[in-house]
Amino acid sequence: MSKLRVAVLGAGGRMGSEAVRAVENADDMELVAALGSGDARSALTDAGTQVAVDLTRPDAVMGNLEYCLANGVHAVVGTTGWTDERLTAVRAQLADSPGTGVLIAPNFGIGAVLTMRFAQQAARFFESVEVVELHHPGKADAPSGTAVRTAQLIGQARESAGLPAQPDATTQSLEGARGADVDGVPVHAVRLRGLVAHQEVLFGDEAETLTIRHDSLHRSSFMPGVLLGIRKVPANPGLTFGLEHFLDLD
Ligand SMILES: NC(=O)C1=CN([C@@H]2O[C@H](COP(=O)(O)OP(=O)(O)OC[C@H]3O[C@@H](n4cnc5c(N)ncnc54)[C@H](O)[C@@H]3O)[C@@H](O)[C@H]2O)C=CC1
Ligand SMILES: O=C(O)C1=N[C@H](C(=O)O)C[C@H](O)C1
Repeated sequence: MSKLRVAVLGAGGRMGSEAVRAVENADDMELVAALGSGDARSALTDAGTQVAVDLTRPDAVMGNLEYCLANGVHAVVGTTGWTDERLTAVRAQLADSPGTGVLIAPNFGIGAVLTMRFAQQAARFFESVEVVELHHPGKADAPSGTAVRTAQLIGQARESAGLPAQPDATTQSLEGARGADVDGVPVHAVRLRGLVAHQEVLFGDEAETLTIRHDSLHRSSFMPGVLLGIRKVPANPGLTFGLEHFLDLD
């Protein structure tokens, strides 16, 4: 069987270098290109790339995706910075490139995907909820894409259940003290040397609390998800948002 021809964008970065190693070690894949910030995107097509993995930066990912979709290259995207406007733009580009697949995964960690799912399930049972994400201090964006997605899923579940805004008597505070408001859910971002990627979802109700915590202790934790995405995306044209869609969770 012929091997999947895979390229990594952001290959010199923290995640990209780990992805290069994972693809090189996968029996069913061949690493055909490894691009850094100064490299021409034409290297992707020159190398006959079938699937490009984007692990760059929020300010670079849209241009990379545009190039991939214009050339029928499937994409697996871990880069953060996804707004509704950006997703709409990707869908519009995909409409002109039928047959091409894009997976955007806020988090490739299986435990992180399960954390989001469990939080979504728990949301309707608790009056209060807060999300705390904790990362290494080299991270460019705050809050994390995973925390934003988690809060959105919780917000949707609360709304579907008809829950009111959560109780909070704060009338006076320093700016930022109550975190960022994502769909009614406070999200707090910690940056600490020594950490990789961690998240806690705190739920509270009368006389009980529930904490769901996930820890990525090394970036190798993301690689089974990256490889799964590479294998699945060619057979899934259009936009898939979230690795859970490739995990048969239901
Ligand atoms: N979805 C997931 O599971 C995960 C996602 N991430 C996200 O992945 C992204 C990268 O994270 P890190 O590796 O920690 O960042 P990093 O800063 O270590 O690496 C980014 C790399 O991309 C390169 N780059 C910038 N523009 C480029 C371009 N146009 N073409 C090719 N390369 C380019 C930079 O030179 C750098 O080497 C971030 O958005 C981060 O939040 C990180 C970990 C897990
Ligand atoms: O930058 C990181 O490190 C991570 N970024 C992703 C995010 O913003 O959610 C995924 C994971 O948290 C690691």
